[in-house]
Amino acid sequence: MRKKIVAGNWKMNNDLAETRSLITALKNELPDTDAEVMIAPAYTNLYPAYEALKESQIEVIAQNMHFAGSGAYTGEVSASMLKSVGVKTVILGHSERREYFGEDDALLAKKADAALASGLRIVFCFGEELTDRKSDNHFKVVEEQLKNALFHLDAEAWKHIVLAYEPVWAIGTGETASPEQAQEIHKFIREVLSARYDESLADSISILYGGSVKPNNAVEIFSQPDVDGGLIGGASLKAEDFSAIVKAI
Ligand SMILES: O=C(CO)COP(=O)(O)O
Repeated sequence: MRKKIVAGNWKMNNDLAETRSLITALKNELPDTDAEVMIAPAYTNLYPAYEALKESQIEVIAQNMHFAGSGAYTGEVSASMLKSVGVKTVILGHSERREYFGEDDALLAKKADAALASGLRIVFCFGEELTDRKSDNHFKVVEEQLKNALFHLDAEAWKHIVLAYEPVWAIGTGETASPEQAQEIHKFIREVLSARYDESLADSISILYGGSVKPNNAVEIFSQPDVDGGLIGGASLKAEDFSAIVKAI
């Protein structure tokens, strides 16, 4: 059975006080669930979040990391630093990192190697832009993103990877991929994984959908057979909405 996961990517939102108050609200409002629930606060709030949630069902994860172990990389944070504040999982490849910080597949392959070598689990994001979707090139684009960043890994490494399909045109736009569009790509991803590895590996990987998931569309999206949960942006910043989305799984 694949793990069901709902993860909140807080992006560059919430200072320390806001982080604390959102965590308090989440502790009160989150329903009991068998799914894994994660939140990804900003670097500066990882440790207080970890301290506040270490006895809870919510895992605190990071939004990004550098590939190097240490050194002259001003402004960056390493895998071992994340681990030292209780982080066990890191998001890599988010489209905002790709778009605004020039992260490409080759860099993401290095980050994936570094995360896995440090024993971190990865939530790996990928997804096509609107032009790819319009020109019907989206299957090719997502396949290439996965191939270039992750297909050098052996099957063992995939035990520590969660995939998150996030079509760029659906992020923060209010425009959601239809449940059928999400299902179509998720199924395709399993076929690609099966061709590169095997069917049992393809079946074992949790594939999350991200892009304008809200309380009013989560049930429909999560009910698709190859959608194993969600990576939630805007709606993860409100305890009530995030809790409703967790309930939907
Ligand atoms: O980028 C996302 C999660 O990583 C999705 O963001 P929204 O839910 O705000 O569209």
